[in-house]
Amino acid sequence: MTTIGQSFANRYDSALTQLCGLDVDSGIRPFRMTPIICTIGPSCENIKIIAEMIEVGMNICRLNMAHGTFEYHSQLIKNVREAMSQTHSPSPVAIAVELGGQGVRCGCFLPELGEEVKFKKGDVVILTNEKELQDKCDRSVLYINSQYYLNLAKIGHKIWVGDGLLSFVVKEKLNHGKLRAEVDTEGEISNLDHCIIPRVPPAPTCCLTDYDKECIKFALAHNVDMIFASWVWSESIIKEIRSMLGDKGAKMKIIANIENYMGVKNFNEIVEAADGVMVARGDLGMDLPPEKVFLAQKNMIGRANVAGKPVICAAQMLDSMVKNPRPTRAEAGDVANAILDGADCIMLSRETAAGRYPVLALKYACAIAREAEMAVHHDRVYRQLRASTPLPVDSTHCTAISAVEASIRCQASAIIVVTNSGRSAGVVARYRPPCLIVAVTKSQHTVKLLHLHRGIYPVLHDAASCGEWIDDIDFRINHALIICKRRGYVKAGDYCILVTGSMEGPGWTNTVRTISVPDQDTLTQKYVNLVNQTHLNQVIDHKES
Ligand SMILES: Nc1ncnc2c1ncn2[C@@H]1O[C@H](COP(=O)(O)OP(=O)(O)OP(=O)(O)O)[C@@H](O)[C@H]1O
Ligand SMILES: CC(=O)C(=O)O
Repeated sequence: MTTIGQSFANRYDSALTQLCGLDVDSGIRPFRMTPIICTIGPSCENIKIIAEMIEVGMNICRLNMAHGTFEYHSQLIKNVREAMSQTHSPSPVAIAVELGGQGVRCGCFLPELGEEVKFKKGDVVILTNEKELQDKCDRSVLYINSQYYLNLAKIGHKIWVGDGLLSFVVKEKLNHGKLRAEVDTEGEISNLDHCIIPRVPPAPTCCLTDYDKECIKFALAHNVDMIFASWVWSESIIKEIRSMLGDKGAKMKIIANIENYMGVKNFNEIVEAADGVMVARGDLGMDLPPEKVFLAQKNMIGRANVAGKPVICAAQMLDSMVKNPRPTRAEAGDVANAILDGADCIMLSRETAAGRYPVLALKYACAIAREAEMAVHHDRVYRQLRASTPLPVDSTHCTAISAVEASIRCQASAIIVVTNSGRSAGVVARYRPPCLIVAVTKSQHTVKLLHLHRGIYPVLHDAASCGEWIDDIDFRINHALIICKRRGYVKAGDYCILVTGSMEGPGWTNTVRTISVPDQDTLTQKYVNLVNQTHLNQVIDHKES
């Protein structure tokens, strides 16, 4: 008989014995715990493809403001919202705006050269900040958008370009701040590729650029859910963003993209200030040598887990799928290992934005995630995370720990959390229970924010309140149970853990109950007149992986 998941291996506490027990014949569960972020760009910009991606399982759409105009991104947001209204997912996808940040980029090539140009070892190129050459780069002249950076470059310095596939060596400092450089590692340069001199931050201080400020205004005007802040190497920029967001954007989450050595070094202060972090391996892999990137990845994921903040692993996850319909074994292993390391979310960049197979890349990311998360030894991870939490914990933590402990003891199929702000569900997720956390909320915004956390299935229940507060809680739990039962996430007779408050209002989450899932009729009967059955059926029928 096929075993679902790696429950056999996960009976063993020793890491080695667990590994020896992993089973390639294991079956998969009907749900996925790892949210997937997809960058939206030319390859997936139309409503039909976005809707397909929502059906397949995209949780967060990322708009990278370093590429495309405000008009283009405005249209993308419209398309995402239209696609969302065409699907009937109980978990509407979130939209994240990524600020361009202070990263140094090259210009664009003359149209006749195409968007990617090959350079050979020994090719000589003049690096310049002359604005008029911004869109007129060629094989001999490359525009670099920062004179500060060109001034800092010393003879003999290496400058890495793109994701670090090509490097120049600086040979001579010329008049007017230009550099004569020679290609050292041959490869391709694409329009707007990043340029990095290892260990040299792109600016004297880590702060918002004028363009970033315009992007924040854009994010506010379009009421998006989160900001991904590029090139964060100090907490000060997070504070700057928060102050710009003000009251209007107080609920927007700010994710700090760690893309350089200084960001890794200042990680503790950054993770404290931000709502989450991104291990942005693309640029990080130029500031650090490639053989050090896995150390930074594991270190930052571990520290984010201890801090209880969501962490995204990004860049080159399924890179070969930009051109091919199947990932390499190494890439599939890389996605799985990021999940085993403890990443909350996996992000696809070029694969979905500019690749040939955006939907297929997403399907592979979902499939790999589902296998990998079953191989996580949740019990051990939970014990380690619990031990790392300083005592005494507050009431929400105490309740979350009790719920996770209970879910492990009774092998529950789900922990159902009734939440308004999402905080209590986020705290349960930080202790990594082995089962799904079903977060039921009235707030569409909360649903979207909860997509940042591993293990949470956020369910929107925006039906009118039903009488007394306590009945209303029961109504919402029932709604979540109906959806989970119909989707096969729980079945009659399974244990579920319920996490609620004893009073209405934030900060009151303090109650853990264990229930055995009743059969469907007793569930629906009481509230049958309160829900729009057509809508409920559409929601239930919505399939996602
Ligand atoms: N809105 C867009 N319009 C055009 N191309 C895009 C867009 N978004 C992404 N791309 C393409 O997809 C590639 C990968 O996207 P990604 O978001 O990783 O950007 P990047 O510039 O490579 O790096 P970073 O993630 O550090 O900003 C980009 O280099 C670009 O070619
Ligand atoms: C995602 C990103 O910005 C990077 O990997 O560099």
